[in-house]
Amino acid sequence: MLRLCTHSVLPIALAPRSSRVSFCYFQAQQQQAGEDLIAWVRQNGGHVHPSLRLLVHSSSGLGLAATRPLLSGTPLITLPPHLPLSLPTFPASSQDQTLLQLAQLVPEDLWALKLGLKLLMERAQRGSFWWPYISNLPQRFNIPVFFTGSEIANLQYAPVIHQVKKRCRALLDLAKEVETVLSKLGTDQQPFGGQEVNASSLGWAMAAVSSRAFQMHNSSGSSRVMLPLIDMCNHSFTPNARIIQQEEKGGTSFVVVAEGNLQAGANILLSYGALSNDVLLLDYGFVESQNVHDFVEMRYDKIMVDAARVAARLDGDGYSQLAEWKQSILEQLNFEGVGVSLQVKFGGTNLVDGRLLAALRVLYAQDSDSVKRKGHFPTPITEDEGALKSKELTEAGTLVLEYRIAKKKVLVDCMRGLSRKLQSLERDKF
Ligand SMILES: C[S@@+](CC[C@H](N)C(=O)[O-])C[C@H]1O[C@@H](n2cnc3c(N)ncnc32)[C@H](O)[C@@H]1O
Repeated sequence: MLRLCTHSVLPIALAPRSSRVSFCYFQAQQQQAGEDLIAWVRQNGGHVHPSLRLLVHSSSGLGLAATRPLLSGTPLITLPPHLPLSLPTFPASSQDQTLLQLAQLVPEDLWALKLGLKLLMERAQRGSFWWPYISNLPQRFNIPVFFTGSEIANLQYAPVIHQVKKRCRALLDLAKEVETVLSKLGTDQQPFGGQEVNASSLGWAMAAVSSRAFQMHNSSGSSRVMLPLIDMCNHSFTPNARIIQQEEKGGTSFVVVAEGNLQAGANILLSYGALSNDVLLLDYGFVESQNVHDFVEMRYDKIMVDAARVAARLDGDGYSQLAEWKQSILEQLNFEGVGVSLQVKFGGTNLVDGRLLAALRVLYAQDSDSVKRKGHFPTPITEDEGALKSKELTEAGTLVLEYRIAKKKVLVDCMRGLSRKLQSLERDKF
């Protein structure tokens, strides 16, 4: 698989935040850079509560924390309308014009790159107003487009592997198109100061935006903006703060407000949304081990049916010797015959696809233990959990294992739920 080497991004920047290799050095360096960012927000008319500090966490990078107890409703950060970074609506210069022309080339799969191009443009400008913000962004992102071919294959989940490969291809294609456009422009029209923009720098910009941008809705529609400092808040499905948008004369301002009383030392956590682990992995580069919004999509087939039957501990007359009435019901459910639709979903709020549940009630059959061992995934959870303890793992390798363990846990939980449902339906028959 193609590898988008992040190091070639460097020439486009002055001194972006270091990678997280040497944690202590990084911590000290970041403390200072974080203070500079807070000072920049205050100098430019924003508010940062005096009890907020930027801290470095080993697992989630930089984050904001309260140094003293804070009451619910306390405004923690306020950004006036000129601090957020967004794509210009109207071109103010010939560089802006090129930027908007390039943004039109960005395909849907790479949505984050529209704003990413603006970020790259500011990153290439030495005197950029946003430099204190941009210099605090990570130099590299642990998202799958930067994984090696084997790391991508090790995700073991076909829909996400497909999406990663699609994004990689789209990035490479876009890089060529951008290069062609830039090669035809005069110096005064160059948005990136004449620097080379390749798949790697585009990948960096895409990751920076997909993992940090906020979706803003106002009277002129919806668009994405980058919110300096606010985007240092990490994610939780049980957040203790939220972002409020306020419309004012000069545009939209953003306020982060404490939701509930905060204790001293509390991390300030926002919810990034009800996101599956696929989105968290692809756009943010992390996964939640207990994610109620996660699901697994599978192709309905004999292995899967066996899996569900084993989980439900049901006996029956076997998939291979299907009675005529069963065949007919499976056709009505579109699992057999003309117009089949074989995709079924496990997880999410319904836990088990209703169509599948109906099919299994009809089918419950023969002996096999294939699911517990493997199902659609080539390795069992226990093996993945063992591999996760290895000291040799890279950052990407760790994320790959966390991802597939979480996916398999969704399946196990669903199989248990399915078992309970099927058994209670069987009991209700009598
Ligand atoms: C909006 S930024 C938050 C600030 C970020 N931690 C930093 O160092 O700049 C989002 C990124 O933070 C990290 N992150 C946020 N919440 C996390 C969580 N609950 N677990 C692990 N990583 C998390 C991920 O790398 C994600 O892409």
